[in-house]
Amino acid sequence: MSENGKTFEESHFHLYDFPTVSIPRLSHLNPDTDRLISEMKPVVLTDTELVASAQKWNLDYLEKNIGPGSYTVYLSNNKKFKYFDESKIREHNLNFTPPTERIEMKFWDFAERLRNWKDGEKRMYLQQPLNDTVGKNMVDDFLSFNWNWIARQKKENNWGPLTSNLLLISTPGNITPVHYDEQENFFAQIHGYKRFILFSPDCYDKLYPHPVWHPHDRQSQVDFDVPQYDKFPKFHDISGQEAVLGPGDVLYLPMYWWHHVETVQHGDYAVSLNFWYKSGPSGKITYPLQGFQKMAVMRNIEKMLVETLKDVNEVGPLLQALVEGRYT
Ligand SMILES: CC1(C)c2ccccc2-c2ccc(C[C@@H](CC(=O)O)C(=O)C(=O)O)cc21
Ligand SMILES: [Zn+2]
Repeated sequence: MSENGKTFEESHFHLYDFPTVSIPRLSHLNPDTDRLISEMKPVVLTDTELVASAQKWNLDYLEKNIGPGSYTVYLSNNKKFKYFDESKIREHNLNFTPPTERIEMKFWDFAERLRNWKDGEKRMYLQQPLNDTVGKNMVDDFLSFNWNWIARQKKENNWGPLTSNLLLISTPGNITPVHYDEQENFFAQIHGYKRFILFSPDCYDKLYPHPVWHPHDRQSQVDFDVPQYDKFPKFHDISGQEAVLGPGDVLYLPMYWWHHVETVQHGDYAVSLNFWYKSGPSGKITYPLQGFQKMAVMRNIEKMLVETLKDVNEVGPLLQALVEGRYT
């Protein structure tokens, strides 16, 4: 299978029960592109040249130029890298078993393990904010990013500051299970291929997120490989949008949009760099509220209840008492 002459095998994608449509792939010069971004709708931009200077960021180049520091690497015994917030484990002293292991490694060590990695071995996910410890060549590459274009996007959409550029290096077949983030994201694909499946914030009731106080806050409870329809009946009605990103592609991933990400199996390792922006002031609120705003409202209610009740186990019963027989 090829798209624009690129090589990946659709037959290698994980098959799921729900339907999807394609995310539009547009030139950054197409007026529809800026309209979709202004409407907080996902779009793949094929020619921004946003990180063109990073096209050479393969393992050898990174090993030579990234710097002597330690890098955060997650290890998983299966394909999934479900994010968890370590601070919430302590805060609510939950007996929570982390699904992945986090270790610090030198880059040469990670690169060596990745070169020798074989299917069946522990999968690895290097995830590290780019910082000023990188070598001079990478500083030059970074300065050569298309900052004009992205600065215009930030300005025109009234976003807040760039909070981080996360460098991501994943082994083939890695899955980042469906979750949402509270920041705007331009996701730049540098090496290898990644399949994104996106769901709008309106799918909140179909994806059954963990409670806000849970270490898996912002992640769905639904395992796409074994969806428990008895526990999560509305998941049956879900539909999404998907795209495969290859080198040079940039996905606009709007804040609060759910996303499942897989590094294409049996292919090459993947190198990506995301650009996370805080949202700007909300400006004039119009009604009815949009899906993402209702997600923020629900988050605030859960946080307030934990603050007020102190015991997280009291939040569910109180919400049930509030709703059952009165709003249902
Ligand atoms: C799974 C992993 C390594 C992780 C572990 C522990 C804490 C944080 C994270 C984290 C954060 C972002 C990504 C990149 C991307 C998903 C993808 O590309 O796989 C994504 O979700 C986004 O750009 O918003 C991946 C990860
Ligand atoms: Zn994310």
